[in-house]
Amino acid sequence: MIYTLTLNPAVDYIVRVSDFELGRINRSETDVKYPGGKGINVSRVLNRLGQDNTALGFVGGFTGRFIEDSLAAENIRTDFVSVAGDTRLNIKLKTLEETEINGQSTHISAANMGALKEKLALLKKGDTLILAGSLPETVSPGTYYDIIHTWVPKDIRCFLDTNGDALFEALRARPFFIKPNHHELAELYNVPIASPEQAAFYGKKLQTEYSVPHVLVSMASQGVLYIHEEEIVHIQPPRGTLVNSVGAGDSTVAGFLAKYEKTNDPKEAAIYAVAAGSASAFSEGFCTKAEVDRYSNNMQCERINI
Ligand SMILES: Nc1ncnc2c1ncn2[C@@H]1O[C@H](COP(=O)(O)OP(=O)(O)OP(=O)(O)O)[C@@H](O)[C@H]1O
Ligand SMILES: O=P(O)(O)OC[C@@]1(O)O[C@H](CO)[C@@H](O)[C@@H]1O
Repeated sequence: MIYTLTLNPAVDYIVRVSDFELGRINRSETDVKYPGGKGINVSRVLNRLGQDNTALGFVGGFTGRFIEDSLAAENIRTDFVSVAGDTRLNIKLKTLEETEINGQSTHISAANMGALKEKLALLKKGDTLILAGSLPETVSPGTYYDIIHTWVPKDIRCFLDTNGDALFEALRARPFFIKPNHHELAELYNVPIASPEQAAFYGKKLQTEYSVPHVLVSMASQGVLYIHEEEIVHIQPPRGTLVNSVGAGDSTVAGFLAKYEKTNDPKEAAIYAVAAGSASAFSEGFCTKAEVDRYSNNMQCERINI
């Protein structure tokens, strides 16, 4: 069974304004609301790719209900812990560029954490848990470490996509798979990373230092560096026009897992991951399976030696 965990979900409010000006009334050209948060996005894309899964995490208030209703409408199973306050609202303002305003997360109590711990303890051998997104301000930066190291049974495969202190702490628990983007990797090592070669070097360093079996460093339009065992490959994205990059990284995680579950072939999974990420980036919403299958049939890996 596959589970996603979103400790800090959001309702994403995507607003397009052509001639935006600060300090005046701007009227949106289009605006749309989606259930969001990285783990929830992974659930939605896994579902589109034909992979059954259950979404876990914290939801509350009218925004939390919107998330639950939206996922139910997509036939995605959920088992959230209900919390007192409203799940945050994240604004994605699309003008000449993309500006994000991510709201404050609601308070997570010790009782909420206890209820989550009970749910996670029920996962079984061979299950997969995807831990994705930031941590609410009111939980410890070591929470992902605690979950991977202690709260779930030992033989659960943990996929991790987070940043900052939460990533730094969680690496010590040796997750099965991580997907930092190159900015997050640069922050981890406090170095500039702009080229695939630099991403390959620091991705390899991370794999070696933390014994993470699968390291996938995403680089937006420069594709992905995939580090596994002794091999480093660079996978370029397919050709296309950027429409909405929100959730592209989450689609990458979902694409890797969906293919890996079927074929157990890591390189095929990495190619599928890039195809899924780019197909989502080229869409208003998320990728479709047909798009990802089509893109992935025409993509290559290039081996990198460092
Ligand atoms: N402009 C783009 N052109 C082509 N593919 C893209 C573009 N932006 C993103 N992608 C695809 O999506 C993948 C993930 O993108 P990115 O590195 O931006 O992840 P991310 O920063 O985690 O994204 P997010 O946090 O917004 O979900 C890339 O590896 C690539 O395959
Ligand atoms: O605050 P976090 O968890 O880092 O990021 C939250 C978020 O920006 O990530 C998703 C896109 O990856 C959006 O659905 C959501 O708004």
